[in-house]
Amino acid sequence: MNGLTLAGVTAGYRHRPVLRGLTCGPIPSGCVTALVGPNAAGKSTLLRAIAGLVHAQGSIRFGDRELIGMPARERAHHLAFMPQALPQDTGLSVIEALLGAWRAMPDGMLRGSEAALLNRVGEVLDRLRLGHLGMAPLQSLSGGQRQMVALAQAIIRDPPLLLLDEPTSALDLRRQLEVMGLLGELAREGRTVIVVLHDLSLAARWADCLLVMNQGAAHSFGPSETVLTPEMLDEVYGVEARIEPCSRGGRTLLIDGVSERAMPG
Ligand SMILES: Nc1ncnc2c1ncn2[C@@H]1O[C@H](COP(=O)(O)OP(=O)(O)OP(=O)(O)O)[C@@H](O)[C@H]1O
Repeated sequence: MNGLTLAGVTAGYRHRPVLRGLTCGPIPSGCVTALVGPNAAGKSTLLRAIAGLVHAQGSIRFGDRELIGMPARERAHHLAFMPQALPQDTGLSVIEALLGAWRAMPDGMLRGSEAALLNRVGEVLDRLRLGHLGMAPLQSLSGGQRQMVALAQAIIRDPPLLLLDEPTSALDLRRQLEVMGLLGELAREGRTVIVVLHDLSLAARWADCLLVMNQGAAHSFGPSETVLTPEMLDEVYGVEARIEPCSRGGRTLLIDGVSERAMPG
C-alpha cells in the first residue's frame, strides 16, 4: 500500500515554526486528495516538507519507507513536486524544459536512450494537449500555458507520489476540468496525488479525499462528502456556504457570504 502517513510532523522556516505536530493519514494511493485551507495555513510548507525542501521532524512514511532523512537522490525516485512558482523566463523551448526537468534528476534515473526520452516527452505533451507548443520558447507562453508546462515537468518521470501546489490557479475553466480529470486518471493508475486547491467547488467535484489545514495543523481529513460541510467552512474559512449536488454527479459549493465568526488576522 503506497499511502502517505504523517505523524507529528513539525516544520518551518528560521524563527517561524509552521507545521505543529501535524498527524494525518494514511492518505491513500489511487485517490486524488485535495489539500485545502486558508492562506498561510501551511499547505505549501507541508508539500515542501514531504518533498524534503524544508527541514522536518516527526515521521512522513510513504508506503513502507520513511521519507524524513532519506537522501534527496533516493527521495526523487518516489515523488515529484510542482511548486506554485511558474517556470522562469528562459530561452528554453518547452521540449528542452521537459528534458531539463528529467536531466536534473539523480543519475540513476537517467535510464533509456535519447530517443526513448524524446518519446516520453511527446507522450506527456500529448496527454496535456501541449503538443503544438513543443518548440515554443517558455518566455513566449501565457501564464496558463506555463503552468501546464510546470505540470508536465512534474509528471514526466512518473513517480508514485505527486505533490502539486495550486496547479490550476492560472488555468481557464476547461483546462481546470481537464487537469483535474487527468489527475484522477493518474491516481486510478495507482499513484498518490496530493493537490493544493483554493477552489473548493473544484475540490468537491474532483477530489476523492480532502485534507483541511488550519494554522499549521490538520483540521480534518477524509472523503470529500464527509469533510466538506457548512460547519467546516464556517469554522475554518469564516464563510456561510451551501453544498449542492451538481448536474453530472459530485457536489458544488455555493457561498452566501462571510459568517459572523471572528477570524484570526
Ligand atoms: N520561505 C519562507 N520563509 C519564511 N516564512 C515562510 C516562507 N514561506 C512561507 N512562510 C510562512 O509560513 C506560513 C505558511 O505559509 P504557506 O505558504 O505554507 O501557506 P499556504 O497555506 O500554502 O498559504 P497560501 O494559501 O497563501 O498559498 C506563512 O505564515 C508564511 O508567511
